[in-house]
Amino acid sequence: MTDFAVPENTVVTATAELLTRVRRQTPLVQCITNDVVVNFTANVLLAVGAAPAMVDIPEESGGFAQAAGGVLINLGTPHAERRAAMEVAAVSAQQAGTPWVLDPVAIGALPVRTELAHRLYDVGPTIVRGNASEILALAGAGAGGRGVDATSTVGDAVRAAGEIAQKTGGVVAVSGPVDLITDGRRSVRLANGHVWLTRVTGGGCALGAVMAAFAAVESDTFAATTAAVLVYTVAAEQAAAVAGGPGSFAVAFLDALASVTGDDVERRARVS
Ligand SMILES: Nc1ncnc2c1ncn2[C@@H]1O[C@H](COP(=O)(O)OP(=O)(O)O)[C@@H](O)[C@H]1O
Ligand SMILES: Cc1ncsc1CCOP(=O)(O)O
Repeated sequence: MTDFAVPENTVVTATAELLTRVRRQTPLVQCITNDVVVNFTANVLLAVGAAPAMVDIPEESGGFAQAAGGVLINLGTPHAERRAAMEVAAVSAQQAGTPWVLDPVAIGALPVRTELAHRLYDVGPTIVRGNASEILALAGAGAGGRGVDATSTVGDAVRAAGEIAQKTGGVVAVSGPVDLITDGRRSVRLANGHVWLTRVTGGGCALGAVMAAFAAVESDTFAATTAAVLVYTVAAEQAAAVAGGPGSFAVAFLDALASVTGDDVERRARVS
């Protein structure tokens, strides 16, 4: 379980530095993700300053995971070939020391992806990202949500998140109106974001890719994950301020990811 909350100024200062690093280093992020969000995810990575590569066939995914800066494995539409690619990439990333993110989309009620998620969990993801229902299901404490949507709250998943972090030795990020990030020892709650992130498909999935980008440039995974969420959710607020609804929000969000600064994060961060 979590021990102590990290002070706000520590989190915000680290975020500005890591955002600069992502833009300078343009980390290569391998994405094995779902059919629904693949294009949006690539655009989000490009906008924030990273380099996406959707390398998702088993013959290529292992070798690429060794060379990439970070890897995203997202279980949204886990067709057979992609499932094989995920298993190869996870093991290869683990062996090479490449940080990798597991997003166990819609696990719980759906048997194939639930079993796959548990096998990947056993490999030891650097970051697990999901909504509260997915985190509860991965910890064996819940039956999943309503398809890709959560039916539990972030508060319900605090204990499960801590347990997963203890087991993997990595970080768990539970998304919702307030995001919770924990490594089982440190924890932080971030209250930035906008509800339109839930009205554009990929709002959660693309965040997993951004976490992989930040983890590629920072070995303190807790700091990297926190920075990714802050940059993403502050950009969402800036986008919402100029958009008229989910459609124009999606476009404005890409613009905001490209222009958001460390000062913007400092001004707007709501950390507890
Ligand atoms: N009601 C909300 N208000 C503001 N931001 C939200 C809200 N719900 C989710 N978000 C933001 O959207 C991101 C994606 O969350 P969510 O849609 O819950 O993920 P998922 O797609 O995995 O279900 C979160 O990280 C959070 O910052
Ligand atoms: C709709 C849908 N169905 C399977 S994966 C997927 C995308 C979900 O993306 P997000 O939860 O990030 O909006």
